[in-house]
Formats: sequence, C-alpha cells, structure tokens
Amino acid sequence: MARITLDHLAHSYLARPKGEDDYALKEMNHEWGDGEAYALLGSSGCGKTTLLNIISGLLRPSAGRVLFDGRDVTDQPTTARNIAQVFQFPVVYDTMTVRENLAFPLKNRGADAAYVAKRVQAIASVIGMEAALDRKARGLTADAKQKISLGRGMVREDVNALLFDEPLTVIDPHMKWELRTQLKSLHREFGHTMIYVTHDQTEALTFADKVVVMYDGRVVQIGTPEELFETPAHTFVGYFIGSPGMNILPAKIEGDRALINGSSVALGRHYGPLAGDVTIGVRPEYARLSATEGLPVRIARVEDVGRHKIVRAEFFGNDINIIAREDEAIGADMTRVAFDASRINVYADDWRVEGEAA
Ligand SMILES: Nc1ncnc2c1ncn2[C@@H]1O[C@H](COP(=O)(O)OP(=O)(O)OP(=O)(O)O)[C@@H](O)[C@H]1O
Repeated sequence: MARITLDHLAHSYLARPKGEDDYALKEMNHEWGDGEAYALLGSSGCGKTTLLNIISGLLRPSAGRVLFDGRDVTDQPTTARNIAQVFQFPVVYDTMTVRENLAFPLKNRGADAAYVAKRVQAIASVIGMEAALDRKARGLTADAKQKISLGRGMVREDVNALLFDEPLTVIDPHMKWELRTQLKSLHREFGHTMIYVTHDQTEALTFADKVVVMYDGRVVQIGTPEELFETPAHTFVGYFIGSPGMNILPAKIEGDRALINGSSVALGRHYGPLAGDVTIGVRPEYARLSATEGLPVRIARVEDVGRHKIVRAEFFGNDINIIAREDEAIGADMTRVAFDASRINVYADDWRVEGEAA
C-alpha cells in the first residue's frame, strides 16, 4: 500500500492554457495517507475522473508530480504503478468462467495455485458469486459482470492502491448497499489505500474514512463525514452534503452576532471584520420553528419524509429549510425560526472563517 502525494498538481486539456479557467484541475497539494479509504465526491464535471486518471497513470498532468511513498511516478504508465482499477462499466472476459476471471490478475503475476484458489474463493464470497464460479461470464447480467469486475479489482493484496470510478452505477440499489458495506469491511481487513469516485453523498459518506470534496477543479475540503457536516470549509460543501443541504443566508457580522435584515442572531464564536460577500451557514437540523423565539419566517409547505419533517419556508426573501421532529406539531402560530448558535458557520466569499471562542 502507498501514501499518495499530489505535488503542485494541475491539469488542462488545452495545449496552451491561458488562465485558471482553462484548467480542469487547479493547482493542488495534498498527501493522502497510506491505507486510508478516500471518496472523491463532487458534481458532474468538477474533475474527479481527471484526478483519478492522473493517479492511475492514464493521464499525464500538465503540471506537478504524483508520488507513491515519496517516489515520483508521474512518468510511469499505469502498468508500472501496481494499482487495481474498477470502472463504471464491467471489464470481464466473456469466454472465461467467473473463477478464471477472478483468478486472472493473480495468475498474471505468477501467484501459486493454492493461493489463487483460496483467494478466489474468499473474493467470490465477498461479491456473493460462489455459486456461479464455474459459469462462463458471457450471458451474465450487467450487474453480475460488474460484481466480477469489483472482485478482480480486490483480488490482489499487494497493490499500491485500489481505484474505483463510480463502480456501483449499474448495480441494483439493494446490492449497492451490500457491496458498499463489503468494500468497507474489506478495507478494514486488508488496509488497502482506496480511492472511490462518486457523485453520490450517501455512497461517499458510508464508504470513506475521509471524503475529498471537489468543486470546479479544486479540492475544497478533505474531511471526515462529521467534519463535512459540522464545519463545511466552503459553502458548496454545506450545500452538497446533507439532505436538504445547509441554508446559506446573507448577513453582516458584528463580533459575536450576525445581522440579518437588521435583526440580530447570536453566533457561537467571535469574528473580526470580514471582507467580501458574507453569509452564515445553518444546517436545517440546527434551525427550529418557534411561536415566540427567533426571527420571522413564512412556511411555504411541510414535507413528511418519515424520519422527520422538512419545512420549506421563506426567510427575508430567501428560501430556508428547517428540519422538525416527526412528532412535532406545526401550527399556524409557528411564525419564527431560531438557530443553534454554536452550530452556525460564517463564510466570506464562500470560504469558512474560523472565529475565536466567544
Ligand atoms: N478528454 C477531455 N478533453 C477535454 N476536456 C475534458 C476531457 N475530459 C474531461 N474534460 C473536461 O474536464 C472537466 C472535468 O471533467 P471530469 O470528467 O474529470 O469530471 P468528473 O467530476 O469526473 O465528472 P463526471 O462525474 O461527469 O464524470 C470537465 O469540464 C470536462 O468537460
């Protein structure tokens, strides 16, 4: 397994990039820990696949270096990097049996027969295909073929890293959950460095120790699911993670208070003067309706989603979402919203500002 270093890494698909906008990946410097499971999360076109292809060696970056355990691999082809990859669509040999497909990466490297047999059996059990081991891959469903691809990706124990590019797209929803859980337990067992590309936050949050959130060619935050929830480093993270995402409300900050349309809201921390476009971020979980407390709000509708209710409302001309308990009565007298001061984040030009203890 390897520690992966991205050193002044940047990529443009243009031959002569002029400004920053011409870069699919803006310059980044990161070190990803040996044996950790990372999810690369972001919306379509933010650069996830570009970054994964640079790490795997399918793409040479236009600037910077990639290092595995401190060793420069930037100019090495994929085959020399000793990594396993699983793509969105199945890569299997139709004329081979499931067993032969799973054994292929091991036999290719000259592993001995007893080890291959044992390992194939273990992986077949992880992907739930023990009963189909002697069937030809031809004729299997796309779902089953993708499970074989996942198995082939995981069969070798000696790889530097395991890279997944949206591998569960063709898998049915129930199996998705099961495979994700299996991947996670496999990671615990073998400690592979894993990088998993997805645009699905549930997939990212259940799979990864650390989630790398990308936006517009940049890594905007690397954090645990809890950090992304509690202290999003960028408003995009606040908005993208959570269901619904964080409320972003224009405000003026004065010390330990935010002014919204002239009304004052307590903050958990103290802030110095801020430049740029200033907003506060409040998760719907940390906003509550009240008859007496807080600022005026107008409820537009209430959605009962089973576990809780999502209240869609208007707040000084902005949309705001509030999560209410399932058993909470929402009467006509609920005309105010109050926020949990210690959970409010402050942003200047979309980046989180770290306040001082009040
Ligand atoms: N081969 C290419 N040539 C030119 N531009 C490309 C190429 N591949 C990707 N891009 C551009 O680079 C940017 C990043 O694309 P990339 O595929 O890395 O994003 P992504 O986050 O993986 O998106 P998706 O989830 O849709 O796969 C996009 O603007 C895309 O249009």
